[in-house]
Amino acid sequence: MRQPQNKINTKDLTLRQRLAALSNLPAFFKLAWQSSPSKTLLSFILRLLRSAMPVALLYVGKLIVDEVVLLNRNTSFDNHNYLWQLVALEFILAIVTDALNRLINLTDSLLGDLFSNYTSVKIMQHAATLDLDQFEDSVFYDKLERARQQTIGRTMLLTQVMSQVQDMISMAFLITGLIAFNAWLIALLVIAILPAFLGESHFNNQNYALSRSQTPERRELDYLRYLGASDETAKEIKIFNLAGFVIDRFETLSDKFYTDNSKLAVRRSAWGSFFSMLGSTGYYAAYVFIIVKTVDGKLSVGDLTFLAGSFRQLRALMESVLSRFTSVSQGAIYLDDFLDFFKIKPRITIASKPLPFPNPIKQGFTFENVGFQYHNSQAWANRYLNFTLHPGEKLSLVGENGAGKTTLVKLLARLYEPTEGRILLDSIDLRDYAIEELRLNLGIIFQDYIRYQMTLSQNIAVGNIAEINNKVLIEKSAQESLADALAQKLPNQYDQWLGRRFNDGIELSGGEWQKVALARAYMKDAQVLILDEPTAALDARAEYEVFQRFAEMTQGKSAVLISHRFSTARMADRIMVLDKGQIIEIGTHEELLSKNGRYAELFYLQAKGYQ
Ligand SMILES: Nc1ncnc2c1ncn2[C@@H]1O[C@H](COP(=O)(O)OP(=O)(O)OP(=O)(O)O)[C@@H](O)[C@H]1O
Repeated sequence: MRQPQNKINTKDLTLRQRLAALSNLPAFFKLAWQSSPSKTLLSFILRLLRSAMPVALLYVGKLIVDEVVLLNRNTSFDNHNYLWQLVALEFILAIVTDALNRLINLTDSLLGDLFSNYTSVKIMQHAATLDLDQFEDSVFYDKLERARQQTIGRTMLLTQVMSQVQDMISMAFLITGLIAFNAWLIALLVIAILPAFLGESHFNNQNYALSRSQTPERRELDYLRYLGASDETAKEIKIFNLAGFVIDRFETLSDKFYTDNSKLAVRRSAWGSFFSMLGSTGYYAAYVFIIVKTVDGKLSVGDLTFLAGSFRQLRALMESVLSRFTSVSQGAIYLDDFLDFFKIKPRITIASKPLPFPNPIKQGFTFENVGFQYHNSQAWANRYLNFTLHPGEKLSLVGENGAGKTTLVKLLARLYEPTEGRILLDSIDLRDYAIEELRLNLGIIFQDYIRYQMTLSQNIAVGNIAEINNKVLIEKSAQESLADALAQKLPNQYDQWLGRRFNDGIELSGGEWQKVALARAYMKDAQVLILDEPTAALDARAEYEVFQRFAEMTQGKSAVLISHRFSTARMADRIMVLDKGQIIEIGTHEELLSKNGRYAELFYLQAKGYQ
């Protein structure tokens, strides 16, 4: 489990930073536009129309009141046409307002869905371009996690920013009306609301900092939730009786979360009530001012309703704009993580003018003094590697756990870049070839291959996804890896869903899964095949057969085999013995036995176990 990172000082976030975060909004709107230009435009137009409605309704209301008062005073004047026209107009405005609200909600929710899908796809697309070691870095991982988690937050932000613009335009209309009567009313309004805004902003800062500092723990909570209740973990949790341990850890963490969050929520609520009281005081002061002017005859009764209504609405709008500002700017700060994620570039060198990949390979892969350190480790996982994998050669890698066998293979596949030294292919630096071509020419099955919760046929086709519809090739690959016999036993054969997660899937045994994974290696005509402990879960007969076939299949091709079974390892042309990341012996089985070194020692040790 990764350790807590990215602690943020709660005082770090100032109003200036919030305002600065708003500069993320143009990039954000560009994304909204890309996800649906027509709906973004429609939403904007609808909101523009909607923003004029409050002042229009209030003004028509004022005209109605003034007309009623006039008709009341002059009872002789019995033409009520103008009054009914005004009432009809207000009725139409009310209906249009309601229709606009519904249309805005509809557009927002449709646009929100499109936007959320679009950004999720963008995250996946970008993640696919990044290097393996970037995924293994916890700072990066936290960033990815936050970018992914905030999909819903981002969709809400979109609606909030749009509503913000709408409310601000509504306010501009209302303020114009108020200023026409008395500018002081505006000053009173600002004084009443400013403290509430500053208070909101302060507490939102604290909320953001708290939730950001909790990211690693939240990930741990998710992990514990998965450990405690999932089909994949249930077996070990029961056998080791781990439920109590996992639940205790979950409770400790979630209690801490609750305490931290509730302290902040209580303080926020207390201050919020105080600030809201200030707001009400400001509103009533203005109300008294308008009433006095109306009683003095300086304003009409219609003016009174218009001004009081404008003031009330303006106050509500200003409060929501200000409090929304803090959540908009907070959302905009979260956008930093999202936009930063897209700024992360893969570190692995991409050849600008890649050379054509040799086919056939003539001289092979040469490691020249290659060394590699994992970025989070001082130790060398591989060092001073000097050897050539010749074309058509079968090379076995043996060595104790952690000797650096898998790392060597990952370097060959350019999942990592050597920390020192270089790898050549046909005397040219491997970095000068296109990475996709290299991977196309390598067929690799790792020991921790994925058990895809998909159909058998899809599970095999992942070895060469371009051939997903090539049933003949899929079945041929299955025959090579002995997975065909398994397919015949399954109710739906190649269309059988594997794993228990979906659609009446069937779970396979470890060895059966391994046969399925091995079939992936045969899906393409790769020049080099790499099998990292491919037979560990196979029974003795299956292992023998798999290797018979492997030898036939790989005739003329290079192959690298990683195995702890010496009966497998000795089938190779040469054997490389690794220890603490370095090559300590390399040669044929006979050469190494006669050398009487580490290989001979380990070989006889294992042979003795079988006697
Ligand atoms: N992602 C990683 N981050 C940091 N260190 C790693 C990582 N993967 C492996 N290592 C370290 O690198 C060293 C070599 O590991 P590697 O997986 O290459 O060994 P191996 O010979 O394949 O072992 P095994 O036989 O157990 O599969 C080990 O000390 C291991 O702890």
